[in-house]
Formats: sequence, C-alpha cells, structure tokens
Amino acid sequence: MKVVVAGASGGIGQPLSLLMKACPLVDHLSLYDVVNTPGVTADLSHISSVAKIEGFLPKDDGMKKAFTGADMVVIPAGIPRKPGMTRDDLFKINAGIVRDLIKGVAEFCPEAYVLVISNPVNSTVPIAAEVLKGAGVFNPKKLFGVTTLDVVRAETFVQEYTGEKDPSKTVIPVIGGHSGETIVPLWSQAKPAVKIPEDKLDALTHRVQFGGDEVVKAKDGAGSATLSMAYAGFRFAEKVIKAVKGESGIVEPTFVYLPGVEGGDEIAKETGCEFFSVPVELGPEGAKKAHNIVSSANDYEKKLLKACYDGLGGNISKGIEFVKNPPPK
Ligand SMILES: NC(=O)c1ccc[n+]([C@@H]2O[C@H](COP(=O)([O-])OP(=O)(O)OC[C@H]3O[C@@H](n4cnc5c(N)ncnc54)[C@H](O)[C@@H]3O)[C@@H](O)[C@H]2O)c1
Ligand SMILES: O=C(O)C[C@H](O)C(=O)O
Repeated sequence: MKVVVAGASGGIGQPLSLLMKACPLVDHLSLYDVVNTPGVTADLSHISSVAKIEGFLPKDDGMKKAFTGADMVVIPAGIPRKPGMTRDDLFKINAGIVRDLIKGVAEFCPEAYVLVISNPVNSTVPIAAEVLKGAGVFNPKKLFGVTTLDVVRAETFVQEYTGEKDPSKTVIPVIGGHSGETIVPLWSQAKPAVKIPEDKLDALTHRVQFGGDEVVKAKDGAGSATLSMAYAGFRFAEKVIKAVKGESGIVEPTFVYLPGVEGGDEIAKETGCEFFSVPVELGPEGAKKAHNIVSSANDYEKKLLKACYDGLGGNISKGIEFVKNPPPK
C-alpha cells in the first residue's frame, strides 16, 4: 500500500503524514508539497515503523516520482480559511491546485483511490471528477470527498445527551456536503438511538454545521482545523485501506459521485445532487454501495435537507464549470 500525501508540509499534511507513517497498514509513504517536504520527510523517517518514506518537491519531476505506483492519494493541499471567509472564498486558489494535482493522478497513478480534503470540498470533488473524466480514467468508486470531520464533530458534540464514555461509539450519519447548511446530521438515525431535548436540537445541529468556524475563530488568523482534520482524514483513509485489504462491513459517510456507485442513482434522484455524502459501504473496489438514509430523515431533518440541496447544487456546478470552461489566466 503506497500512500501519497499531497500538501504534506501543511497544517493538516504534517500530522496526517505522522499518522500514516505510524500505521502498520502503510508500506510506503510518499510526501509531496511545493515546500518543506525534505524536512518533514527527514523528521518522520526516524520513526521505527514499517512504512518506507520518501519526500518530493515539484522540481526534478517530483510529482511523477511521488505519484507513480500510488495506491492512494490523500489531498490536503491548498489554503485554509481566515476569520470572515467562507469555504467558497477558497475556490479561487484551491480549485487550480486540486485540478493540477488530479491531472498528476490521472497521468501517474490513475488506479489510485483519491481522498480530497482541500476546500471547498463541495466543489473540489466535482473538479477532480471532471479532470479524471477528461483524461478518460474516472472511476467513481475510487473518488472520495473527506467529510469525516463532520461525523467526528457530531459524535463529540452529542455526547452530553448519550452518556457514552467513548463518543466514537455513537454512530451519527452526517450527510450532504461539507459547508454550513449543506452539512446535515441525521440525529434520528443515531445508533444507538439518542434522545436530544427538542429545545437543544437547533443549537446542536448548528454546532456541527458551523464547527469549522469555531476553530477558525479560535485560531484567529492562523488557519483552520488541522489536528482534528488529520485525525478524521486518517480515520477515513484507514477504513478505505482496511476495506481494500478485505475487511468487510465498513460503512462511513463520504462525498461521492452518486451515479457511479451502486444505490446512488436513487439518492441522486431524490436529492437532485450528483455529488452527495451518504454512508457508503467500502470494499476492495472502493465505494461498494451508497446507503439511502435520506428517505428515513424525519420532518426536522427534511427541512435541513431542503436547505442543503439548494446550496450544494450551486457548489457542484461551479466546480464542473471550472474544468469545462476554465477562467482566463
Ligand atoms: N475536508 C475537511 O473537512 C477539511 C478540514 C480542515 C481543512 N480543510 C482544508 O484543507 C486545506 C489545507 O488546510 P491546512 O490547514 O493544512 O493548510 P496549510 O496552508 O497549513 O497547508 C496546505 C499545504 O498545501 C501546500 N500546497 C499548496 N499548493 C500546493 C500544490 N500545488 N501542490 C502540493 N502542495 C501544495 C502548501 O505548501 C501547504 O504546505 C484547506 O483548503 C482547508 O480548508 C478541509
Ligand atoms: O472550516 C474550515 O474552513 C475547515 C474545515 O472545512 C472544517 O470543517 O474545519
């Protein structure tokens, strides 16, 4: 299992690379960034874990060397938010960064599982799909937008109503997209079931939808969530790797191209969105089956979903348009 982290020197990239280096399921870790990969690689290389590690900069065919033979490419490359910014404000810079990295995937490792962390995820994943389509190598089962941080937040914030000692033991499906109102926690589908007082529901939902803002505000200009994102990104990547290696029964919400995944057509029809995060069963081929829990939402959640569909559709079209009709340079 050769894993590439693209954007490896950044706030997410470094702790994510640390978790990958420590993971016994990873044989080969390849770090790629436009800066500082020699230092990050030298540092991590002293860890006595199984993964062989290499680091590359763009010079001397660095992307080709980093990506060739990769089984998985995880992408946290791009600028983060500052207070007052929306994720969509990152589009101008991050759209081009993701497009160019995905061109590298298409050329050097078209069979790889691709996990996109870079924001705005609602647009960067459609960008990735368009680039891969254009290169004739798009496999929707292998392209994932990482929305796990929303799931992790929901598990954490609901703990006060579950009484669970370990918050990760409560399964809360968080569906839709990854920004503000497009993030929809389906509390009614919690396992085990959880009773949230009615007067607390709005505040809890809002905290999950806008949890990213809490961190952006607290970091006060120094970026957005990095450590919790590295944890969440690793948690999702590890699940994909385990499924690829044959473990069955792994289901995790992730933002996928619905028409390309079994069960996805029905969800696309119901939501009106081609890209959507739903619990996806993972298998050796990647996304095995999309679970339609949209139809099980209660009335409160249906209202949230309506707002989600309205916002998400525009974000998706913006990403597709960026590749189909690139803006003048
Ligand atoms: N999906 C999520 O839930 C989630 C959560 C947190 C952050 N994010 C997003 O992740 C991205 C990264 O956040 P961060 O805090 O690590 O930012 P950061 O600025 O600390 O790190 C980004 C890294 O990307 C590198 N980079 C820039 N252009 C590159 C290119 N063309 N090729 C390779 N590397 C390149 C930079 O050199 C830097 O090291 C942001 O867009 C942020 O909004 C997503
Ligand atoms: O909020 C951000 O900009 C980063 C990330 O998407 C998050 O949810 O923390």
